[in-house]
Amino acid sequence: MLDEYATTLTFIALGAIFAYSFYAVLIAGQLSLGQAGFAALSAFAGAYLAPSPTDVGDVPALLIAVAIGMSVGALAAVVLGLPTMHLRGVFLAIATLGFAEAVRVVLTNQEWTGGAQGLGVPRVLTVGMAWLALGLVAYWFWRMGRSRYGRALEAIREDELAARAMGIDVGRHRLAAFVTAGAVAGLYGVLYAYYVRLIAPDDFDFVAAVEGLVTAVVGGSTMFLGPILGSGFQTIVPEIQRAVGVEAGWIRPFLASLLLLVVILFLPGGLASLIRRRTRLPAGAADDARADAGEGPGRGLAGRHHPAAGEPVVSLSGLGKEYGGVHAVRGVDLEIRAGEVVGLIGPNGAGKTTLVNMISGLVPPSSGTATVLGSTIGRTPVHRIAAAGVSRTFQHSKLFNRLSALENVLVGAHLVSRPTFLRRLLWLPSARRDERAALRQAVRCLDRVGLADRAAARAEALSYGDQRRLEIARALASDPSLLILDEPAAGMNHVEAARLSELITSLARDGLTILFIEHNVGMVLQTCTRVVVLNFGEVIASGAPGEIAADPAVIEAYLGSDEDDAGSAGSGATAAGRDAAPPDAVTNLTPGAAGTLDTPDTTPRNPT
Ligand SMILES: Nc1ncnc2c1ncn2[C@@H]1O[C@H](COP(=O)(O)OP(=O)(O)OP(=O)(O)O)[C@@H](O)[C@H]1O
Repeated sequence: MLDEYATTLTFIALGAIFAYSFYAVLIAGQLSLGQAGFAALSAFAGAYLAPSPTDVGDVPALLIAVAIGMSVGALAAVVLGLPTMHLRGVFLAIATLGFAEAVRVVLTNQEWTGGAQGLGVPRVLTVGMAWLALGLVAYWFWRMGRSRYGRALEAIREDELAARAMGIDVGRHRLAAFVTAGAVAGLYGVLYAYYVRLIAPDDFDFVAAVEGLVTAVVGGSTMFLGPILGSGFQTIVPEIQRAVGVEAGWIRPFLASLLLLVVILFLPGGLASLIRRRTRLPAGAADDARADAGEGPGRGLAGRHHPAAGEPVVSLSGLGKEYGGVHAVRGVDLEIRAGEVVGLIGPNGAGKTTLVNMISGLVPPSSGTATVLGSTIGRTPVHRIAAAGVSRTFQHSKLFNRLSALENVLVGAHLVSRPTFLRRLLWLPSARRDERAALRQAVRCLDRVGLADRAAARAEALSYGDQRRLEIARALASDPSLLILDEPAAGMNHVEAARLSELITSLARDGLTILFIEHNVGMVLQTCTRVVVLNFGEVIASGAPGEIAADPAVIEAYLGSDEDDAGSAGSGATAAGRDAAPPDAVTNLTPGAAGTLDTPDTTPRNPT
């Protein structure tokens, strides 16, 4: 009886360790089935290469096999990961499954593996050892969860593009997650081999891979306890059925599968979603942040170099972007200097978003040259441009929806906070200090946009206006030199838009250079030091707000001319954009006409 429990418990631990190898990549939004291949390679390599327990003793033999197996698993993940990490979703799953199947076929046809008959391995693993190994793996993922690295992986899962724009090197992070998966799958392979006595390549086939994945999904991939819950569920349900006498043929697998379906349907976040994530703000964090407000870039944060007022931040020369036959942007020459607040306006489809996407590195230009904070656009990856000091919000909110507002802003602070994961594993006080610094920075940014009291709320639960403000807080957290806002006031009422205008003005007073697209022209004219008007992808006017409001070309772009009404379609970008010019954009051409703007904020200088 005790033996039976020990077997069940050992299989729960082994199943959970295997599920952790799937969890390792699911937290970064990757779907891989290659773990079965990593486990197979590691199990056979470990069992074949490690010395016999009769020569060196049980534990040393197992430890040596584990070291070999984890190294083999990690190495195989590097070899497979390098060419496949650019694949997404089901394509990655198929490629990695192909690898696992290839490994199985090769191992089946080798003499040293015993072929289909399998390889005999002495049983060394005990239930205690299995749970100790599981404890260590769970500890790794627990400590990773709230580290800078763990948050970056979650951000990649939630929105890869936004994560890049926050300065996260997505390729490197995804590969690191994949290598972790390889090492953990390797650990599983070796422990399994030293428990079941006889391993065959078929133990690591497609079914095994799918079972591992299902266990991880059932457990949930948003909380580190997920794989343990998943494995417990998967192992115990059949045991309970057996105990209550549900044994007959198809009934047992049918009921087990039904239960699985119920969990997946009603708990899409897995069993772990039943456990509430702690998202409260640590006591005193808000006060700490306010107390720190005037202290420069913040203790424990990487200092940033900002260009001096008047230095060039953005230099565009003949910049153009063509989509098929559509000239979204053409021949734009523009220079933005440090300290300026530049408003980019123009009718729908004028090319504003395309232009700022090029400036922030998301879209490569088709022609012309551009330098932003010393980086050459088109040749520099998005995360490097972010690292140079460019931060942005998006036209359509790109928040990390399942993370709290605070966690969103902590991801925003990725570039200025220090890596903490390895130090967290060792509980070093310096990791705690750096975490507190990042936390203070995040709280300060939330406070700046008036969201400090919503820190614990999930991003997706916030109102539309709050989501837009949260995006600004997230963008501010990296202490940028250039802040790009794409229609930040969209969906805001006049009072909210007025507050936003105050915020932008106060950020500019702190020395931040701001480029923002906005359809509320009244707000733009009130807030900006310079306004640039785009129409059909070209700059038709650039100057002080007063000049722009009176510029006949600008008025015509918004109102259209008589000839246009007669049917001239224009050239370049869509002519429909002209028709779609929002009526309020026209009426707002006089500053202040839309939404009375309150007196600008006069709060003291704040580094965020
Ligand atoms: N990925 C794309 N593929 C094809 N055409 C595109 C793409 N992105 C933009 N365009 C086209 O380029 C033109 C400029 O679009 P863009 O979104 O930059 O304009 P916009 O001024 O930001 O408009 P809005 O104010 O409506 O956001 C439009 O004609 C648009 O249809």
